[in-house]
Amino acid sequence: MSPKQDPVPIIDYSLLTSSTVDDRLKVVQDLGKACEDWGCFMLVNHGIPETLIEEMMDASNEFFNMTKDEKLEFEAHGVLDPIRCSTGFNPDNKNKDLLWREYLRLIVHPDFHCPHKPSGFSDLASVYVKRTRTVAMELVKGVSESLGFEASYMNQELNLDSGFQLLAINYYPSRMEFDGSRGLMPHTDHGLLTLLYENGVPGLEVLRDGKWVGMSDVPNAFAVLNSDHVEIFSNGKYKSKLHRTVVKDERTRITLVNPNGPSLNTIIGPSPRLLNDENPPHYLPMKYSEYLELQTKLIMAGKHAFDKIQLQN
Ligand SMILES: O=C(O)CCC(=O)C(=O)O
Ligand SMILES: [Fe+2]
Repeated sequence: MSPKQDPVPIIDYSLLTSSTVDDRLKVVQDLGKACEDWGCFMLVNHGIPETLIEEMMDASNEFFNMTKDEKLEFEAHGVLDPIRCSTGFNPDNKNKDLLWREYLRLIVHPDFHCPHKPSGFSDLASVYVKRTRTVAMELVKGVSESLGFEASYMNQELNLDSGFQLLAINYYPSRMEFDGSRGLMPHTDHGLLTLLYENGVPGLEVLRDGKWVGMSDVPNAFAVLNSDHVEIFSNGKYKSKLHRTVVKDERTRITLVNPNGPSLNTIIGPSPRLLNDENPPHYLPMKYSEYLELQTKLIMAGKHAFDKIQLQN
């Protein structure tokens, strides 16, 4: 019999925000352990109303069910376009015959962008992303403390007040609508932490000890993943989490995904406060906007941006 897989860590957000000093200390320790050991966790008691999330799922479904012509207005161009609607893994659809999904990617912070249809979508999305941003910023404070810094250190160093936040909505059509493979190739995300909420149709998997493990077992929870810049800033202590999506369920899968990064102008490298003779820098510093461009180019070539910035020492 193969040994049983240990469960994905669960972090209780309510302890991070409203608890005694001891509870906070414990949850910060748990958060650090989850980021170091797993690189991901499920976030429960996040305080974002289920009704708001359901409304977002319904509005997203409505968006993707508009006609092709209606969606054409929001078609993707460059990586920094504020509104990008496309299909497949790459903006240019190179992999569309490998794995299928449609997606809408919106820059929602520091400025908010959203399609003007369907009606009400933009207002709803603006409320939703404010709530997820608050949660993400609290988590970053916890991560900062777990690395031995003050809660506000990462916020200050990385200019998170004007941080770059995206809302990516992924739509994997039902088996009735689409007959091929639905999913997303293995990848890591840019930014510090990605928050992901799914509509009850499973599919997200993370690589753990060489095996793909499902992230869909905890109801009403966000999946939270370490992203590339938490790995860079922590000098490799909190590794960016490799993940993929495989949709086997017949139903339509919709996910609301928020990558949360530093401001576009921030040059981000390993925190100087973590470096010493025993811990030399493992990554080259790079401006966040340049990293985004580089990552897009390298993905097309089947490579990872770390191939260019990781130092062999
Ligand atoms: O939709 C999913 O299951 C995963 C989405 C994802 O990894 C992404 O948008 O970066
Ligand atoms: Fe991702």
